[in-house]
Amino acid sequence: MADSSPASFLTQANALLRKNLVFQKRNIWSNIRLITIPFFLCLLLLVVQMLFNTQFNDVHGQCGCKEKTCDLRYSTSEQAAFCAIPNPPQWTPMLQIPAPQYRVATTYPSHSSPATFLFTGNNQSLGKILMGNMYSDLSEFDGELANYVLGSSSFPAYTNYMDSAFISDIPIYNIQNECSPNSSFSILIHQSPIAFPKKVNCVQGLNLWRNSFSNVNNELFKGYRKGNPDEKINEFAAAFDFQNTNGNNLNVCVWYNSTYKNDTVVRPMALIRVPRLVNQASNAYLEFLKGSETKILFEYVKEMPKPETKLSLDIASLIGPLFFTWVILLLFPVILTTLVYEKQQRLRIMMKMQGLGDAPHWIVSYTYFLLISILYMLCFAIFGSVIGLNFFRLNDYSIQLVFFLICINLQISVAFLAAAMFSDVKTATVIAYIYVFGTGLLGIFLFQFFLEDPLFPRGWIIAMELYPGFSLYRGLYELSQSAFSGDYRGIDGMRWRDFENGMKEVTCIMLIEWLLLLVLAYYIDQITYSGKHPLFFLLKSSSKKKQHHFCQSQTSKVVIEMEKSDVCQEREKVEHHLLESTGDCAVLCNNLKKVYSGKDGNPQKLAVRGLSLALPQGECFGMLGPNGAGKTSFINMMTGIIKPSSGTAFVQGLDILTDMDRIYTTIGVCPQHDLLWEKLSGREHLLFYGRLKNLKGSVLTQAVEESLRSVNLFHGGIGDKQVGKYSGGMKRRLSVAISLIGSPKVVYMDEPSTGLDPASRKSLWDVVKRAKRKGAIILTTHSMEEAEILCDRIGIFVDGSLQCIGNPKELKSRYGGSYVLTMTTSEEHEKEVEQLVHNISMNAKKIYRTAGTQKFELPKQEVKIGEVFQAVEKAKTMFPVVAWGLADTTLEDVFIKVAQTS
Ligand SMILES: Nc1ncnc2c1ncn2[C@@H]1O[C@H](COP(=O)(O)OP(=O)(O)OP(=O)(O)O)[C@@H](O)[C@H]1O
Repeated sequence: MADSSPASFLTQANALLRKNLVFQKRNIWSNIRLITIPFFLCLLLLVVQMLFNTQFNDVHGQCGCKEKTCDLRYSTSEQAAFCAIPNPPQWTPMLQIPAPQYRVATTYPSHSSPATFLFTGNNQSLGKILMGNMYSDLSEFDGELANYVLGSSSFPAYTNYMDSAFISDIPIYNIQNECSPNSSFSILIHQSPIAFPKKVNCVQGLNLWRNSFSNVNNELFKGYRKGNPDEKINEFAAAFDFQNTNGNNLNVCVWYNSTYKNDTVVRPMALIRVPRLVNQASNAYLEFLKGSETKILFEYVKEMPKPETKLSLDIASLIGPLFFTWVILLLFPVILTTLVYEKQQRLRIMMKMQGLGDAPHWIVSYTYFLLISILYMLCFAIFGSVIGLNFFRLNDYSIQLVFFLICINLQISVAFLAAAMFSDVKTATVIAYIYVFGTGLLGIFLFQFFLEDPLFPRGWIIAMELYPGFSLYRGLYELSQSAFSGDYRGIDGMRWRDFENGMKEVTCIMLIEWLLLLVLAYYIDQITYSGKHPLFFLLKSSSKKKQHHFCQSQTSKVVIEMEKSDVCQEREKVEHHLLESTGDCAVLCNNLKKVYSGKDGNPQKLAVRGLSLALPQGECFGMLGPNGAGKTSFINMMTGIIKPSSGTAFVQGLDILTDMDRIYTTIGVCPQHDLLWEKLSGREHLLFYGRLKNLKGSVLTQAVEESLRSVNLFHGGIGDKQVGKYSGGMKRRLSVAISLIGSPKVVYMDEPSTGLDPASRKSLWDVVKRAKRKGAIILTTHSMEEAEILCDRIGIFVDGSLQCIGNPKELKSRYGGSYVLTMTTSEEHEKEVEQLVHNISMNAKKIYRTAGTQKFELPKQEVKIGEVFQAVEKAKTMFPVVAWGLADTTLEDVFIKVAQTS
């Protein structure tokens, strides 16, 4: 026996999940294609990387080096960017002394060559020891000039220069006290000696950016200190920062030393940005150094290949953000189109009509998409790691996990929200792919160019990140940059301690957006799809109270205009039920109206004009009516697809205005158009809807088998074929079976036999007859035969209102007070036939004539059947009669009459 209680949340969730999994299984090839996209893109990245490596990074002259060994020392400035250093040591030496031919001072023979010190800010002890050693043994430097570097948190380096004469005066505390320990590696290059001020200050917060090298040169050589014309620039220096830089750019701090009123001061002059494609010998450096008096620095820089750098460029991390954005966003169209498909095909409403609640639908759909996304991302990350992409290998896996989880959750929320705005799969697909590819490409333009520009307002960047696609891009960009610089410096990529600034900001934005958008999507779904009041969360439902109130306010206002007595009686019956609140009716409609608003200049359409109907349990009510009479509008109101304009109805005592969710657990619906999944079989449909109706185990299996048998879908394994392969009639039969599974209390069938062959129609009728015993049925049909066989009562509906109601016999006797005589002769005898009929009945009426066949209506009170037979026998002796017949009124005659006279 079926459990008559509504299915619990878990049962519904289980049903939906199983249906989704079967659906997914059917889509296995699409899924495999989907999963291959990240594989394909990862492979593409790998190929690009390998091509780059073989074409540019490898040794043996491929980079254009003149010697057999590819090395910076043998390359021209143009080739330098692609030349590798064989076997570079892991760490930069603290002290580098250029070979004599490269020393900066060679152009200034009067000065000895400089030395360069590189200090790490986090551990300065070694630097201090070295400096201490140096100062104590200056002879080692042979009186040469020395440079040293002090770190600062906001500037790459605090650089100064001193003459040997001042060395002993260097205050070590400048390193310790005045500068943040977070300094970076720096290299100092300078041209000429300057006097060293005893105390120098860090210059945090000073905006030193210059956007082009020509600005720097102009300022350097064409008079920088306009405000102080007396100030004379003696020399300048540049410090390169390798650590406190973002992305692909390298900060270069330019310093100058000037004399003003006999005071020599050292000041930072400009902070410029150069692309950091390879290392300190990159073209951009050279550009910076060329074309001016800085030429000498070029020589020096050439001597400064940083041994810590591997020259192999991690191209994959550089173009990764674009590829990875595409890979992740590709799930978006998949989720969106699945949701919109269910909406477009009205499968969602079908599931709802069969009892699937909003909560299980949301939770299961969300979890389902989440699981698919997690699986997809896992494949992506595992494959990326296996083929050795630094993006995955170098960044902390737990950071990736958290970031990707937030990304996919946000993506699912966005898809749910977007699904509320689309009702057509094609449009949704096009827009979704524009979003995917457009976001990736726009991301490059916006972030790659603006993110690194300190002049670009931070607020704009945050505003851009509010767009979910860009926040994803930014996060991937940060991870790629970490992987890139990790690879570049031979260290790890992003670790939790580096999880700050951009990455932290973007993760927080995505997290907050995910939660907000999820709530928003649910809210919009509730008011648009479930038709709830915009303030539904504040309103309490009290259907019982409403019902009572409704009776009092509405029944007294009912105006019955020119209604037929049977229709009036039905209305009174409804009022009686409402006043008594007996609750023994399966369906009770009270003055139900539907007005469609006029569109495109058309007037509004009154589709249902105040229908009152009381349907007892176990009755099959047939609703007949010409096309456009309003039958489907009525069923749609009863099944919650559209809202009534006024009036209401009660199903099993529950109000369709407020309790539709509970009503759904008691009804079955066979809609006018089949709402089925093409990929699922008939059996799978029935299993799904059977579970929603709380059928389980062997009862479910048995019910499904019986259903398939009853609608002739069992034999030949038809029930196990995908619905996409069914004929129109098979689909129709399946829709009927779905509406009846689980023995619902009230079943709506909108033209169930449309498109069925006679045999199928007969077996369908048997099914409906059996179902009648278990609950009430409302059926619309254009087949009078069907109505007569199945329906206990019939209502003829014309232009939105009920014209008559009663059982078929009553209607026929009420509206069919005549016999129909049909006679076929040759055309020349038509007049004689007419005369014959007039002799039988003076008031006979010709209702039809064609090619010798004529039909007459004979009033029953004027005609005796025996007389008709005698008259025909007599006529046969006078002229040939091909065929003749006398029939009582059919329901069809009644229908035509009612429809014509209304
Ligand atoms: N969404 C709508 N907007 C405007 N008018 C509509 C809408 N739906 C139906 N109508 C109009 O309302 C009237 C009733 O339509 P309905 O589909 O309910 O009739 P029906 O009796 O079911 O017809 P059929 O037997 O052809 O299915 C028709 O004139 C139809 O054009």
